[in-house]
Amino acid sequence: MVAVSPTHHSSEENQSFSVPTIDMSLDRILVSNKIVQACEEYGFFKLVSHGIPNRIISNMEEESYDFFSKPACKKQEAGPPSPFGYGCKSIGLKGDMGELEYILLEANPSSISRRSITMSADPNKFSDAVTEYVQTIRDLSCEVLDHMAQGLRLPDKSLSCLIKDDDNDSCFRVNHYHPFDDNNNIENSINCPLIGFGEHCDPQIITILRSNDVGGLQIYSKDNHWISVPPHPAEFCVFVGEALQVLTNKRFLSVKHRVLANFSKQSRISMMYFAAPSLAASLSWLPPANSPFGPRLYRNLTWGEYKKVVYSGRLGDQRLEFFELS
Ligand SMILES: O=C(O)CCC(=O)C(=O)O
Ligand SMILES: [Fe+2]
Repeated sequence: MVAVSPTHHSSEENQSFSVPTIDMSLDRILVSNKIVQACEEYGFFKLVSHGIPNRIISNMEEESYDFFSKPACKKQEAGPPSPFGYGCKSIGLKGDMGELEYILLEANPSSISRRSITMSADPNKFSDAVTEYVQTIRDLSCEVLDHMAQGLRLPDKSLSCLIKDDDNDSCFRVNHYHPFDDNNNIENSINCPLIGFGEHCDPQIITILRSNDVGGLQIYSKDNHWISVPPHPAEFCVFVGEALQVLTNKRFLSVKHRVLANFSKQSRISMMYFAAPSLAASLSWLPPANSPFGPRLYRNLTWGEYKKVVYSGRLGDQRLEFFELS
């Protein structure tokens, strides 16, 4: 069980705050500008009216439930995670623990198809549901990145082309948080909440998350508060990742987030698409057209170089500071 140390920051929650929400059906320029504003202020926003068919989401969710309801020994056939496959409690390679089980997959059709053999008694059905979901969310990620490029006055498609590369390193994760049995737990207190998934920033460019209607996700605000994100099965959450923080020279800030242990009566299922470029892609700052160049804040680095640092550390480590120029 992971408990959050109350010493680093206030764990007091700001209940009155509502998270930034972007209606994708509004005027294109308005949407782009609102997305940029949300990324500057929170590194996070919710997407509504996104046009993703419910069928694609519910097929993926159904396959996830089917997988997680199998007996433990059957699920273990898809593990241990290396880092891909089925994992239980051990979140990272360096001993990070959480109150959840998960599957982590490479987000390309041939790898999904190979992995499906250990995931389902009907591998084609599983593979089709995952592939359709992942491709749909990849397209949504590109649309979001195109809005960001437009709002930042960057060349058209200069961000989305990074994740469209054939060698892109994007991945897909499904987390399952069992209802947590409170009876034996003496650690639980208001100042030290129990954690399902420990605090961290996602290292990739952006993450697109969809969960069922069980809460637990929190984001950390600039004024040092944890903010609970209300769950909504028809909405998507978008997180700025650390690679995008570098690409925008810190204009967008990657958002710290965590998930509390699940004290509801129902399981929580969340599905994350982590949009990443190829390992060889440079994360150098893309300065906006017609704007005075400010000082560059990070040294040249590739996604592969950064990923190596991420994988060699722990979930909550501050990693970007090693690449800051003084
Ligand atoms: O399960 C969730 O809601 C979030 C998990 C998460 O932050 C992650 O997998 O990176
Ligand atoms: Fe995350």
